[in-house]
Amino acid sequence: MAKPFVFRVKMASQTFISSVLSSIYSFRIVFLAVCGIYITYKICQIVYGTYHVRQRFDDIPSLPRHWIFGNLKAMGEKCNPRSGRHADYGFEEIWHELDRPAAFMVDLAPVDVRSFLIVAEPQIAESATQPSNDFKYSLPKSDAMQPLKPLIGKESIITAEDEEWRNLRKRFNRGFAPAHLHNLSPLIISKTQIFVKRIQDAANTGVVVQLKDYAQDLTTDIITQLAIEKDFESQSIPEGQSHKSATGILTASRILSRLIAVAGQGPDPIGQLDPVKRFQRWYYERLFDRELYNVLEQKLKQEQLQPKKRDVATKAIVQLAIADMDPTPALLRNTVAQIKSFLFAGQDTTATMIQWLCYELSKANHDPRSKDILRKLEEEHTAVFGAGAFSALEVLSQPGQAEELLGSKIPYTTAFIKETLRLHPPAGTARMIPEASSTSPPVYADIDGKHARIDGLRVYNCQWLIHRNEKYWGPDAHIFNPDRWLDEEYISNLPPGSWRPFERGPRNCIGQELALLEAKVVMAAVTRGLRFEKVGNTGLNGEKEVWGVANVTTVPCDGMTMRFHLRE
Ligand code: HEM
Repeated sequence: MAKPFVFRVKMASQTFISSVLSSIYSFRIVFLAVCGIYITYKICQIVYGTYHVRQRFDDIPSLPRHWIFGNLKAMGEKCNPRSGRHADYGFEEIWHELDRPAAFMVDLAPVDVRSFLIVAEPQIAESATQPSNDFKYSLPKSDAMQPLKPLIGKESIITAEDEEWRNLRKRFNRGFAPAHLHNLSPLIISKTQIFVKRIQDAANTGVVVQLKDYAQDLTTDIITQLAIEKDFESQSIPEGQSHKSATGILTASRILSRLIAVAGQGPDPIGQLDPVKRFQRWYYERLFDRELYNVLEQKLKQEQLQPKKRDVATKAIVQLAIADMDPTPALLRNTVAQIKSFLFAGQDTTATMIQWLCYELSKANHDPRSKDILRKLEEEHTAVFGAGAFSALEVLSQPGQAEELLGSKIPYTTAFIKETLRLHPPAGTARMIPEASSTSPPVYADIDGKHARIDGLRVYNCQWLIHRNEKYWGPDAHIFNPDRWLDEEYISNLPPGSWRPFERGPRNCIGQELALLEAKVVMAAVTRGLRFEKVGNTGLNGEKEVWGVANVTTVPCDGMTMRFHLRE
């Protein structure tokens, strides 16, 4: 009896195994077929897209395009992210080779069938960023911003479109208005005092530092205090401790920015697939979000317990934006995305500006023209803030003084800041022109006398080229000259949008008043008491001058290595 039973079991298991194997086999066939269809579809899409790009855009200047590889070779040579310089330098070379057109195209097909229009003239840049009949709030942002999402949140004001963006902007505008920022200026001044103290200490020891570290700590402290009234003490906490420990929020923010594929550096498919990097991105994004969520929740609870404690004038930006709203989890999540966006958009950019301000001051050590500029700054500061080399912050701390003195009493300093942002713009914008369809008409631009069709392209307003375009700024466009800003006739002859470090139109920088306020306070604090000495990449004795590299925004290549000196 036992034998036939064993035999039956054997037969049954053999039948079972063979049916499993045959299902796996048929699944494999189906899977391979689906993959084959998908790959064929993708190849057809790329071939069609490449053909389409090659047929179109003939009216737009570009380097000679290879029939298969378009401008990929030239881009690889001039704008390779691994070349250690920002793509803007490559665009400048191409622009000169093409005899400085108003705009030119870089054809990246077949790697990317959406090619770029690189804009060198303000008129075309304006048409991308000002509202029009077809685009109520200007052209949509480019898809090149997508990799930034873990850093800025999925619902960020930076990437939101249409009414969703409009509502966010309306809610946050109030907190960034100049009058509100001036009420919060004591915070900026007290944080700048710490920044100056750190530089003084470094001057006393003679140590060489990366100014980037000090500037980033300062801007982090300012933006977190102003946005959520939370002091992360970035300038005081030593590396490796508290918020700067391995699991600290400041570390999470720094690591996340490093991990994010850089919009301006092109696609990084290997990095995208790397499981370790993916896990790190996931981990630090959670950590960052959770910390900010907790802080926000705490702040709202305090507010509910003591609603009348402070008047609106001194409220943090975020508290002002969600006052009178029901603090639902969805609102909190959305608000965390905006805080992340302010940290991302306001920290590196402003820190980079501070580094270039100090760099331009440092040139007074060897360049007679810069020495003269420094003398004018000193005279202005002595007239406005009194005689002491470090008197400015004390004067600005007096009630009402910051608004009055920084508003209109330091025109030369304001010109110095504007000139710094003209020659060293830290950030820009890339937009996308939808392909013409039944709902979206074709878009044209006037490029050097030709009415060229440009829909389907990404548009990059290249501030580097627009700000140095001799056609508008004159033959000395490459020279640092703050005096140009005080020449009213010269300025009134510039076409609208010639200076656009904060971009323009409805989607311009919400934090520009804050950035300019920070710049003025820093200039007032450091100009007379400190001397900056560039170490390495000085541009002297055959050395290359410090240049910009892409690191989400454009940052100085060496973190602005400097030594500081106390001035007599
Ligand atoms: C020197 C400093 C700064 C520069 C050069 C700068 C530059 C820019 C530029 C060029 C844009 C347009 C980006 C685009 O269209 O994709 C922008 C947008 C933005 N910036 Fe700034 N920024 C600076 C400081 C700040 C600060 C301090 C904050 C706030 C804390 C901030 C917050 C934002 C936000 C939220 C947007 C998106 C605005 C919107 O789409 O409505 N920025 N910034």
